[in-house]
Amino acid sequence: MGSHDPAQLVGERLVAVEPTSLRVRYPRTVGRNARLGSHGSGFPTTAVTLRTSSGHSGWGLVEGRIHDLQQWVGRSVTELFHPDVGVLEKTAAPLDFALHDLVARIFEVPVHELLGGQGTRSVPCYSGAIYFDDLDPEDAPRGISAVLENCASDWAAGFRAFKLKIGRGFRWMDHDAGFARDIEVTRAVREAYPAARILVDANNGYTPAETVDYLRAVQDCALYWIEEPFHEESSGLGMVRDHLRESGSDVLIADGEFEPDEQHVLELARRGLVDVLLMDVCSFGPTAWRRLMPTLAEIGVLASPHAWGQPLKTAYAAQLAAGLGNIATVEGVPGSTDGVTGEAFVLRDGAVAVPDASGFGLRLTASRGVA
Ligand SMILES: O=C([O-])C(=O)C[C@H](O)[C@@H](O)C(=O)[O-]
Repeated sequence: MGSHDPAQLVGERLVAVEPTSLRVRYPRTVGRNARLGSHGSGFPTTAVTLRTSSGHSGWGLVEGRIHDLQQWVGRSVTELFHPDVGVLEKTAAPLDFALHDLVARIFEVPVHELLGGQGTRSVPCYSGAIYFDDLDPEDAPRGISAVLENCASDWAAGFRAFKLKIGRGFRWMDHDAGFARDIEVTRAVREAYPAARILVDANNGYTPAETVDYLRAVQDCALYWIEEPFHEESSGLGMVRDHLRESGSDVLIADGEFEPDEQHVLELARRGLVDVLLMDVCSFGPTAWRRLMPTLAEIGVLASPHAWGQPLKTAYAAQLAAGLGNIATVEGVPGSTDGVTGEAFVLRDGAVAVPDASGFGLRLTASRGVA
């Protein structure tokens, strides 16, 4: 038995499962990446609140379509959740965050404590919002100064690390001009922010050979990691690894975000071809991260649950970092969520402080109902 006795949950039965519409807002319009067009300035999202027979409640984000929430009404919490494991039934995965929040609140502990408290409560956090804004607006592109303005705004918000999107030549620019711009942007940000941690993400828009050429061209920029250079496959990653080794570089290879095949990326990690695994904090989920993290720690591979899209996902990733440990840094999504008070997660000097409040430490203030 773990330190949180499941017997304390006996008798807790779900009496209500309520969806709530929320809205994510970014502080600016977020542009294109290698594969996708503008990411806009916000979008609607959904949370679900669970209420139990003894008057406890917990809530969490649900991504994607939610089906038949009422099927959970009447189920006992112990059938669906174990404090040492997480969600017990695959079909209850959409309730993963809400159940973790609920159970942590019943135990009156923060989620990071429920998860084992193996990390620190001050979690390095990078801005994941530096897209191809140099290319917009299409009729009068703002150029590299737009990227530098975004870095300035995120630096002012407390970030000390930036993830730059690269891969402009995959879809949006002439191949060579796009590749040259990727290098120019990387250099410009490094020059303007000598103390910043810089990560880059090609969203699978490079080939293995281009990846090596890019890394060679920015060798003096001290990158922290290169993410998703191309869809993960062993021969290409082997080529990148050989280059890094031969050049004495300590740039990390981060992968496993896009449609991950867990066994495949784990095998690549075991073979030393991936240093940081990125499965999404929501679609992979806290229960899966709890299951996988001890293996990663054992084989010496780091994690950084992908959080792009929603500021709440950054908060969730930071809770996992504080709870499970072995998380190198978390992806920061600048902005806010209407209907949620999340300011307990203060970002200062490049690190997000994980609160000690019960559950995830987030308060849902929106009235229930789906628009
Ligand atoms: O690492 C990241 O944040 C991403 O790759 C996010 C992507 O840029 C974005 O298109 C997405 O996930 O919708």
